[in-house]
Amino acid sequence: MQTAKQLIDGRWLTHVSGGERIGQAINPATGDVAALFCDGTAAEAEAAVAAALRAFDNTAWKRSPRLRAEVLLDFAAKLDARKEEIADWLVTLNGKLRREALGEIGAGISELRYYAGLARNLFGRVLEVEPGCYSSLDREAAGVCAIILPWNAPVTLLVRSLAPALAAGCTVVIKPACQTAVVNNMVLECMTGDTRVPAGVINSVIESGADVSRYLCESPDIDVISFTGSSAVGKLIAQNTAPTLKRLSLELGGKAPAVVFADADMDKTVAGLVAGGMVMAGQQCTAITRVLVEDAAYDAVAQKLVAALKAVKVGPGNDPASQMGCLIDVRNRDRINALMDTAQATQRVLLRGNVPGGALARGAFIEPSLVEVQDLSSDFIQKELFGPLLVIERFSNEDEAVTRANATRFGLAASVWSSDMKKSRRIAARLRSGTVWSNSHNRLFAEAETGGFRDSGYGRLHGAEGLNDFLQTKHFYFETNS
Ligand SMILES: NC(=O)c1ccc[n+]([C@@H]2O[C@H](COP(=O)([O-])OP(=O)(O)OC[C@H]3O[C@@H](n4cnc5c(N)ncnc54)[C@H](O)[C@@H]3O)[C@@H](O)[C@H]2O)c1
Ligand SMILES: O=S(=O)(O)c1ccc(CO)cc1
Repeated sequence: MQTAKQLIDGRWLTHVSGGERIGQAINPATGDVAALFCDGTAAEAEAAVAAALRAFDNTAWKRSPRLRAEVLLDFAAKLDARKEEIADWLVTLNGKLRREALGEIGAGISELRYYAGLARNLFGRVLEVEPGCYSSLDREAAGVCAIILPWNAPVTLLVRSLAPALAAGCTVVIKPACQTAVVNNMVLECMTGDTRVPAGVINSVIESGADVSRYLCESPDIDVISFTGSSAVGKLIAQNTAPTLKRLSLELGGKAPAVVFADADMDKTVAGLVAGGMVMAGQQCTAITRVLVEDAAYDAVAQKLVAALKAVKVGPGNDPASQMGCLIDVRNRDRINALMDTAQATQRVLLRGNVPGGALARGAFIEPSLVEVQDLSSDFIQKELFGPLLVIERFSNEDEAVTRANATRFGLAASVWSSDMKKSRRIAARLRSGTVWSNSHNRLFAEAETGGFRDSGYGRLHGAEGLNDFLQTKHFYFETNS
């Protein structure tokens, strides 16, 4: 059986000290053990950080932007060549649809190519402050970077932090989610064979607990943490890194509202709401979770949305007929099912999604749900639920739409649905959200920065600004007349 190992100082290892510890990765669609992973400890984290620091201090990696660009381009080509095989594993370990798996790998390839270009554009500035006196503002790699990742999109989320970190000249220690560690390692293999890359530039340590992550937060040798995950863990990281004052990029939870005006194209809008809400079975940080509808269109949208959600074919990610895959595990399926029990007792449920019977009952499958909620303090509105469950809310004017949309602590993504572009632009400017789409949802590009407001985090990934967290500006002063 495939076993995901630790990558430390250029070698794939089971452990560095003590006995070997092995964990199991489950196929969420069947409940079967699909792969194994080496379960790391602080000892592996310590060895990985030491290797990354040596590579940063003692090799020419940080001063070789052209080499880094070449390496990133070859990395993209190898990932492209292995995309079908990696997509198979992604479906097996995560449960998402094959087209979603291929979509996120494609996004990763695009990201690698984009940052390969930017690696050759890390220009500083020089100012002649007084005659013969110069201030040179140099952009340098920030140092050793830890990348801590969730399981929901293990290719794209890895690459969108790794590509800018490497482009900037950092060395890295990755802490992937153990559920999808095999996929993480297959992506890293696309670069580890490159003999031009010094040992220790990329390290990766898998764990089922949190000792490795805590070590990375506390280590004085880690300069930057690029974290993607829940707001709760993001806040813990902010606390645990305070004594060593690390640079933090926190890409956290979301609760994306879709604001639907009565003048929107209803059929296109409902199709967009279903696609944007049920993507990855609702386990995407930017997925639509709240549908806010203007009074005049509320009943029609609710009715069409119920019909469209009911029609979603839930099934295995590797079946081309499936339109939505399963959740990451049965525990999360049961959590969503229990939330729907609560909804039935406390709210107006427009569509109750059930756990399907038959062959799917063994897996983490659950059908889509739609719940009507008006009380802004309800947990259905305030909490990130991360499953195929949409809330529908009513508003009567633009001010109310904005107040409602901004009424949670999250601020990652939103969309506005209207045929009036001026109105959409006006509303977008008032939304406390890192991304706002018009008449679409979830359009993400390597070129365009994304990130959060408020509890959805800080820092930006993608785009030119995506480099900022991995670079330091150094002021070098010199005189030419002395
Ligand atoms: N903003 C984004 O771009 C984005 C993208 C994808 C997922 N997410 C969020 O991720 C969450 C789902 O993923 P999850 O359940 O794996 O998230 P999580 O926060 O539970 O775990 C994320 C990572 O943090 C690690 N971790 C656990 N305890 C830690 C600690 N004390 N210190 C440091 N790291 C620790 C985990 O092992 C894992 O690797 C959702 O909240 C989702 O919105 C955000
Ligand atoms: O699969 S992707 O659309 O690239 C993608 C982007 C962001 C996230 C964050 O949850 C997941 C998937």
